[in-house]
Formats: sequence, structure tokens, C-alpha cells
Amino acid sequence: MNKIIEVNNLSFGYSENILLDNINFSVNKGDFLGIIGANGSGKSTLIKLMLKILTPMSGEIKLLGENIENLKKWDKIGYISQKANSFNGNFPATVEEVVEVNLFSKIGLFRLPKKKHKDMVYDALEKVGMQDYRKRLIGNLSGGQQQRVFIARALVSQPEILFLDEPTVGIDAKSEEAVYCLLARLNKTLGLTIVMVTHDIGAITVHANRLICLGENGLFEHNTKEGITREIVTEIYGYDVNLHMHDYKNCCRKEG
Ligand SMILES: Nc1ncnc2c1ncn2[C@@H]1O[C@H](COP(=O)(O)OP(=O)(O)OP(=O)(O)O)[C@@H](O)[C@H]1O
Repeated sequence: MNKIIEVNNLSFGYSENILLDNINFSVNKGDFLGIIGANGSGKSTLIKLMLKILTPMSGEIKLLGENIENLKKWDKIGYISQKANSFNGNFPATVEEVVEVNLFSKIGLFRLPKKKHKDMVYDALEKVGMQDYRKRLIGNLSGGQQQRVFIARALVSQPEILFLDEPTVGIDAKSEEAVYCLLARLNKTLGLTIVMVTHDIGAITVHANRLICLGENGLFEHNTKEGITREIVTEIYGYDVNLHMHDYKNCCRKEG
């Protein structure tokens, strides 16, 4: 199965005003897809529709080859919402407990995790380079470190698709770069399909292999290999956008 996400003739509005009008696109297994567009263009709404948090007015969405109406394998879908980084810093949970939460369907309610579950948590933390922090309280970590833990929490159930909604908001430039490089590595080494909403056009253009852009005139698709210019972005956003390109040449070596 090559097409891991299919969105066909999707329309949605919160009121009678249509926000997403007859949207069509697909995502192949192993793609790193960036979703960009001006504030209020419907990027988060599109993700929520794909995750069945919202119901379309019309159209069809398939994940892993199945209509989401009938999808059972939701544990194969990871999601890091915009709100993940407004986590309550005083929350009395360790890093490994935060990651373990996503295994509760495997562990069972009111049961203690077994060694195999502890190993899964360790593996997920190792993938994001946070295994040495596993006994630390989540609230005592920096924003960038917390974001890595949330990525580990999503990874622990071994998802095939990871949705992220502006995962680098509120973290400093160095940590932001590390998160992008981490995602690029997971995409390449695990073949994880990534769908990410962002305003950081410079960064997403470097790492994603495809972009979709929500604009006033609907959805544009863009192959990042062709390069994205200030003119293209300005056309999509409908106003002049100052594009900051990033230098990520050696980023995966610098990751950390
Ligand atoms: N629950 C809701 N009820 C009514 N309107 C909503 C709701 N959620 C979002 N909207 C409106 O729908 C539009 C699209 O919102 P959405 O959050 O999807 O945009 P976005 O492209 O992700 O924006 P941003 O870049 O600012 O995060 C906005 O005008 C928003 O105010």
C-alpha cells in the first residue's frame, strides 16, 4: 500500500461558511509532508478531520488504506497537538510515566507495566535521545527536551503516521532545529510518515519532501525539491511574507 493517507472531496466549515472546500490530496508511505498557510486557513482543522476529532460535511478520508469511519488501528496513528507544549510544568510525573501513558491499551487499565512495556518505553526514549532523563520529572525539563519526550510518547505505540501541529512553537531556535532534525532522522531511518503543520517555511522546506499550502483559493501542492521562493509563499499567504531560510547542512550531526 503506497498511499497511506487519502483525502477525497473533503469539505468542512464550523458554521455555514465553508472553511475547507473540496480538498483532495494523498500522502505516500514514508513522505514527510508539511502543511503551511496563513493563520486561520484551516491547517489544524484539516489535521483534526484526519484524526476523526471533527466530522467532515462531505468527502472521505482514508488512513492506512481504511476509511477512518471504520479504522480500528488508531494506535498506529500518532498525534502531537499544538497544546502539548503548554504542558503543566508542575505535573508530578516522570518522563517514563509520561511515555508509558500511550501504552495503557496494551498494559491494561489498573495494571502495572511489565518488563516488555518498560523496554518499549526505553526504546522510544532512546530514539529521541532522552533515555538518560527517564527518571526526571517532566516539568523540570526544558521546552525542547519536553517536546522530545512527547515525540517519544507518540512513538512508543510504534505508529505508522505521526501528525504534528506546530511542534516547535515556544521553543528556542536551537531546540527547534534539533526537533526538525530528529523528525527528519525518524522519517529516514524508521520510514515513519510525518504530517506537520508549521509556519516555519524555511525549516519545513529543508526537511519535508512535499508541501501542501492552504490558501484563499484552496489547496496548492508543492514539491520542495523545486525550491520555494518568497513570491510563491506570498501568493499562497495572500500577503508579503519575509522568508527566513535556515542553514541545516550538518544538522543531524549537531542534533542534541
Ligand atoms: N471550534 C471552533 N469553532 C468555530 N470556529 C473555529 C473553531 N476552531 C477553529 N475555528 C476557526 O476556523 C478557522 C481555522 O482555524 P484553524 O485553527 O484550523 O486554522 P490554522 O490554519 O490552524 O490557524 P493558525 O495558523 O492560526 O494556527 C479560524 O478562523 C478559526 O477561528
